[in-house]
Amino acid sequence: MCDISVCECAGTRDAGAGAGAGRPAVDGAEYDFVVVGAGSGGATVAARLAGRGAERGARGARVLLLEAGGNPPRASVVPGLLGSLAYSSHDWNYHSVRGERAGAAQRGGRAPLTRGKMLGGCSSINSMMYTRGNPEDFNEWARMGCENWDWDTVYPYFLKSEGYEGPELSDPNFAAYHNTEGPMKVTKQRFNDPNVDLKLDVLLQSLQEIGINSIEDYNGPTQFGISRGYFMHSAPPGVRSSTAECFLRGGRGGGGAGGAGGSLHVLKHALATRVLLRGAAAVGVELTRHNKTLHIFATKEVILSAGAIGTPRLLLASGIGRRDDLERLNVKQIVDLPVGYDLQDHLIVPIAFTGAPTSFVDQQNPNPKYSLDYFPYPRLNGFFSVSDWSRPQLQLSPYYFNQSSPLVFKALNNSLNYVEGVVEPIQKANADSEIFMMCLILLHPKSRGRIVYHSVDPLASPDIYLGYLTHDDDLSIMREGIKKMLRLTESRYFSGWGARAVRLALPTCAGLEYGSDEYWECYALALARTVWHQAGTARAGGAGARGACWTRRCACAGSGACAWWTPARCPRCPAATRTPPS
Ligand SMILES: Cc1cc2nc3c(=O)[nH]c(=O)nc-3n(C[C@H](O)[C@H](O)[C@H](O)COP(=O)(O)OP(=O)(O)OC[C@H]3O[C@@H](n4cnc5c(N)ncnc54)[C@H](O)[C@@H]3O)c2cc1C
Repeated sequence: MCDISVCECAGTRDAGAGAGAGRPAVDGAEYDFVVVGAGSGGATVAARLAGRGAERGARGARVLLLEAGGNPPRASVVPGLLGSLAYSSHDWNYHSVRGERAGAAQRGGRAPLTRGKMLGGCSSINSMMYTRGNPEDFNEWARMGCENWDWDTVYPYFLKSEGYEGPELSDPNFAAYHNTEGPMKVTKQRFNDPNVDLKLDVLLQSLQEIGINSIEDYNGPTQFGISRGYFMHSAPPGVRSSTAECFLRGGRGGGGAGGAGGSLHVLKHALATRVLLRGAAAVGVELTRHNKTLHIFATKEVILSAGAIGTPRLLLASGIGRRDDLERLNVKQIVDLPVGYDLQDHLIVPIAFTGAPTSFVDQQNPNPKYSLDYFPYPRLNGFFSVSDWSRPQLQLSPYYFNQSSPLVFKALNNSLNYVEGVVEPIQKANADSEIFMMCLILLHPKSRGRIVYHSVDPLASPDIYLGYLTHDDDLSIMREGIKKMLRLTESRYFSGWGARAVRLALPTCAGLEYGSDEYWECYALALARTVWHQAGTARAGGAGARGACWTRRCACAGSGACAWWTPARCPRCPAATRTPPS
């Protein structure tokens, strides 16, 4: 295995070095496919097209993969260093606009929107949670006109990518839903500390008492229920399974034989500036690299996978968008499509429980031995509904913090960017009591946001309106979810502990009766913030589908530009994290 800081391993060379098919990415170079963005979607599709992991004898294509960033640093691959690259030069450092209806408890009145800028994209910086989503989400996409996106068609691809590691595989019921051979390593979180395991077991039992069942596998026969979380990293020694690691490094790409004749050139520090159109057909990409402008051509397809913020900008810069938006950018309209609209995201609302100073299970107050090999916070993950809908409406991610844990500040201040009125009361409660923090994530938001671009410069920040909880149904689901969590205080362990929700200092809710429905709605509005799953801004749908940007196969209506499934194309949020479907 080559050194972590070097990505010019066999099969994954920088095109500038003239590797692979011997066609350096000089001005005017031609490939079968040009892929923009080496993130979750782009790195995967580029490696697959080039024939990595293909059946023996399959023919690979000549592929150029363009990436604005460079190699992921070492901190990216160590699971326990999660969060250390946010706000660095490996982050695009976007923010939402100030003063939206939701998010008053964000420091500075706006949410930082971290996006990875390196090989692997966000998969090199994300939280590594692995959830596939609900089969009905994908069947709904197919009904919306996205041909071949029904569950029966996509499920084999989830398996193809997965390389599960863990003792659960000895259970044939578990093994039936997992693959061990794929390049993306997935494992369940484990701690060597029996006290932490005990706390998580106690929590599972308490949730069972309020109707959320313990299940073995939420990526298995049912999503409803809760278990220990799955993460996209290998078993110890833990290495993050970013798409850079899985699909690019060392030419892995699925462990298959590799298609004959294929080549993958990876051009780092290459900033795509627009799609080259002939008429309305996409024929290539303009990019800048080391202050030089290059034009690279694709004989088959141009694939845009520059993320939910980067992809719409490239389309707009190329004349694909609404007239008003293009006029603002001084770009001539070529194709009229709703680009940058329909922004959807998963938002999170945490509610922390504290209790009597002496822990209800263990009075020794152990300091868990957090390992760099795993996702660093002890946590569970699961799904439930507050109505009789057949799909889960909320994801529940409970975190356990032992007494006086330094991770409370790290999570609430550094990672979630909350104001003092949120961080301080929870820290204070944690000074002499452990904390269970129940994080609720809205899975199928009806609220929509929008991105407004003021410049075609890929490095300029657009105005990002998240639009969280602007639809009343979203707010009701959150309120009912919080109320369900409050019922934990009636469960055997929590009541014995004298548990209560930590009361926060929320100026926007000051006049409301604490504990009323209005209060919890206000609470949800104040605390709502992103879990970084922006999607839908260049979304797919059948030809003519309302608001759809892409036609059913993948061609951008009338333009011939093509997008792999990336969250930008997602027609409706699935109950999934984002990297596995990408
Ligand atoms: C902090 C964080 C935590 C998350 N947690 C999870 C999680 O636990 N599990 C999960 O599954 N998902 C998680 N996600 C979401 C998931 O990682 C992203 O939704 C997914 O990676 C998006 O895939 P993508 O291919 O569309 O875009 P990205 O992965 O963002 O890739 C886009 C790539 O395009 C490049 N690019 C952009 N513009 C240009 C340009 N003009 N020229 C050249 N290159 C360009 C970018 O640098 C980037 O490398 C998280 C995301 C973040 C940020």
